[in-house]
Amino acid sequence: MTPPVAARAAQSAASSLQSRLKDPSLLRDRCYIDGAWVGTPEFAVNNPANGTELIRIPQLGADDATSAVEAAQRAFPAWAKLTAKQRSNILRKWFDLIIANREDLALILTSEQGKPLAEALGEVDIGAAYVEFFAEEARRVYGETIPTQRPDARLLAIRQPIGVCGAITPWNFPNSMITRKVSPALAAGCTVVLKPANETPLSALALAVLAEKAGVPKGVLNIVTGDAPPIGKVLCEHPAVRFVGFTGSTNVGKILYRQASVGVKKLGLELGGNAPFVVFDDADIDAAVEGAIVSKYRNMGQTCVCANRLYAQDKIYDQFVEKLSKKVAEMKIGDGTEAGVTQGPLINMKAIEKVERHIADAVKGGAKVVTGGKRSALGRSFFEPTVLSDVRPDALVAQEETFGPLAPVIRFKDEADVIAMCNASPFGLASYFYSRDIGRVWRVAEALESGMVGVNSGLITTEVAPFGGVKESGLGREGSRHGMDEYVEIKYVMMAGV
Ligand SMILES: NC(=O)C1=CN([C@@H]2O[C@H](COP(=O)(O)OP(=O)(O)OC[C@H]3O[C@@H](n4cnc5c(N)ncnc54)[C@H](OP(=O)(O)O)[C@@H]3O)[C@@H](O)[C@H]2O)C=CC1
Ligand SMILES: O=C(O)CCCC(=O)O
Repeated sequence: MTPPVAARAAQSAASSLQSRLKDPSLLRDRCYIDGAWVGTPEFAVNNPANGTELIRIPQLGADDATSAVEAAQRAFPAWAKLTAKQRSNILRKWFDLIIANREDLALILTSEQGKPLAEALGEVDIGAAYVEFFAEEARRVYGETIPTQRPDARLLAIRQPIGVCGAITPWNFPNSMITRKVSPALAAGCTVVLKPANETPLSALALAVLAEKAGVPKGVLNIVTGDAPPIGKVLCEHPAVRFVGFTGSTNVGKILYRQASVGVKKLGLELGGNAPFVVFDDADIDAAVEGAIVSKYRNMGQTCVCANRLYAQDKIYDQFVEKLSKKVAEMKIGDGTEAGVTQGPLINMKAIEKVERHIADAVKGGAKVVTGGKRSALGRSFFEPTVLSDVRPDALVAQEETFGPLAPVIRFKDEADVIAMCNASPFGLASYFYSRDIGRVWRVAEALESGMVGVNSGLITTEVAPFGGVKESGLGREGSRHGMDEYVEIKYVMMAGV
């Protein structure tokens, strides 16, 4: 039996969240290594909506990360040896348990991250969908036979689990970023050591409770919270780890890339974006406004694929800005657990400062604040959802990922002009555009330098499609059948003497 939440100073806050859960055992204050709940609660996890301490979690370091890797290494042979169907069944049970506990998981998520409860439920659902999808894919890790070039030999290629995998996940999607990495790994027969973001470890630990209940054997999934740089170094440099999957900032991605080069490790990197969102003058403007809202303001703009810079063509520029800002001005800001709230707090004050810096720079260059533009009267890290018009194409906000509820609208003349602006970025994660001209749709979709393109849609994330970027936005793909590729190695076998 795993230990309950320890008695300590933060107990009242912990019990207040616990008392609102149907299954209080989902709230954990220990790490999960080798099938045991370990560590001493130290580091505070706070609710960004009100600053209260939710719980404390262990602050582990390199030694514990090494123990977790060793546990994963020990668990690997038996897990890899299970049949695909056996692994698939366990993943399916994990999926069922996530769905059965979706309301608790969403409440934990909103409490530690801030997003509105409806969005948290949506994230739990897509998080579960990754598990369901890879439970199915587990049974389709097919190899191939290859027409031989020697009469006495037969050639084939098999796909085998790569081994122990490291996973480092961010705070903006504390549930789905975990399942998007862990479920293909487990489906392929790999074992995992996961380091969730320190701001939002509770969703990860709750998922581990359910994985344990689903029958994931000890050592197959390990969760280490604590000091990111030493833990990351172990995951990148320990010889037993063969793949590291990371979602987060480009800066940290580059550190991991360098570290992983020591042992020539395979790396999956899902890094920052700077998504353009283009509205052509033949577009359905109301649909474009809806798309801009969902793309820009979902998770308060803290989504790596969210629209970062909006381009509207001359003829419809004023109409688009007016309709967009009207909707944005109606948004309700508040604690994500309150009914009707669509904008929660940003993750921390550093995030607020970045939004303010981008607004100040744009305004200095001649931009106008159409709506929002300042901290909310609610205080803390609440910020008014903002629309800026007359933004210059070279403003800071068009160059850097804002990661906040700020839509800068830039004017453009024609297709060539806007494609050049969209592609003038070292990033290439997602792009969006609205047009009803079928020729233009093909031309622009093909010309945009990004891993994903949303045409007439501001929401493109789904478990069945490949998610990932080009240029400095990363390496590899997550989700879809391609998401399994990261976790398998192809082994070529020649059978001679036939
Ligand atoms: N692609 C995306 O989805 C995301 C992009 N970002 C971008 O990054 C900006 C900064 O956000 P921030 O939270 O600082 O993102 P980070 O990249 O710092 O954090 C993401 C994850 O990496 C961990 N981490 C941090 N430093 C290291 C390291 N040296 N070695 C290994 N792991 C490490 C963090 O742990 P810990 O929490 O313990 O520090 C967290 O788990 C955002 O404003 C946004 O632009 C951020 C998050 C997600
Ligand atoms: O930021 C991410 O990596 C996940 C995107 C999820 C979404 O599009 O809602």
